[in-house]
Amino acid sequence: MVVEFTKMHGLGNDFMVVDNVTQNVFFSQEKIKQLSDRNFGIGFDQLLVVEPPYAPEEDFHYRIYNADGSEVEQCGNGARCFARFVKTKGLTNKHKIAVTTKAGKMMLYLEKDGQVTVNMGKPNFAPDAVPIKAQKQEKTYIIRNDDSTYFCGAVSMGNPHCMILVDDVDNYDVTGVGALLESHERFPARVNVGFMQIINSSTVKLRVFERGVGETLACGSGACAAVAIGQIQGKLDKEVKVTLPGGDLVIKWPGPDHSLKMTGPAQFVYDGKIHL
Ligand SMILES: N[C@@H](CCC[C@H](N)C(=O)O)C(=O)O
Repeated sequence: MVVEFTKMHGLGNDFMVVDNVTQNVFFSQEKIKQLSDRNFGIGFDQLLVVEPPYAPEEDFHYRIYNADGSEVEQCGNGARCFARFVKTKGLTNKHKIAVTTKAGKMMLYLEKDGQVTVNMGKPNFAPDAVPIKAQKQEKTYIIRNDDSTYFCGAVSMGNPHCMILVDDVDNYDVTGVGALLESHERFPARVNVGFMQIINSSTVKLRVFERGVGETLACGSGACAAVAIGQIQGKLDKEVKVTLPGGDLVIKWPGPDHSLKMTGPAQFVYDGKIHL
């Protein structure tokens, strides 16, 4: 069968986007792995599949798959690309779009300047929600591995995140430590591992080793997690610029009991067709 898809990216975090409102495509885990391959496939960090809504008050449902074929709950950069995709492809004429993912409901806003704002909901710090099973000292968890000890914050943004504060993120071993913690036994659902350098209370630099992918150029939910954790630890303001290797996001969180909002770009790369 011939499948139409669109290649998009949010700050270099790249996606294969498939409209399953007008098409009916099933992707096996093996097929996703093969398509995500940058040499033998299309190449992407995540596959996003647009589906009809599950309830009348929603506009769409969308599924998110990592490059390793695992289906996940949340993708911040993906949500922005999703919003531009459904509007540009004429699947909706709304500027405020209600979607559900495996993580629940989300509201997306197409801004006049082309940026997209995502209401990511409330960060959930409960250990069972992340999930994390580790000893805690005030607001920091302690993860031991052989001779190394890591201190991290942890939060669910719908998907699991842990965050390590570092002095020099450009020269940190993100791949080594990221791979180790992503699959560490203390994180039963695996975890996205963020490395945050605080420049000042309204600016941070962040690199993320994503669950099921490896280091990406940007992770939207990771940027939200960084700000939520930094703020709960009393280190960050209510509005923060997060600089990732692929560019900047603005994250606003008024504090606990409030939803967190992320604003950033979403770009089209090309439309394609593939025989599956
Ligand atoms: N790139 C994403 C996150 C995608 C999912 C993540 N790898 C997971 O397994 O939870 C983002 O922009 O949030």
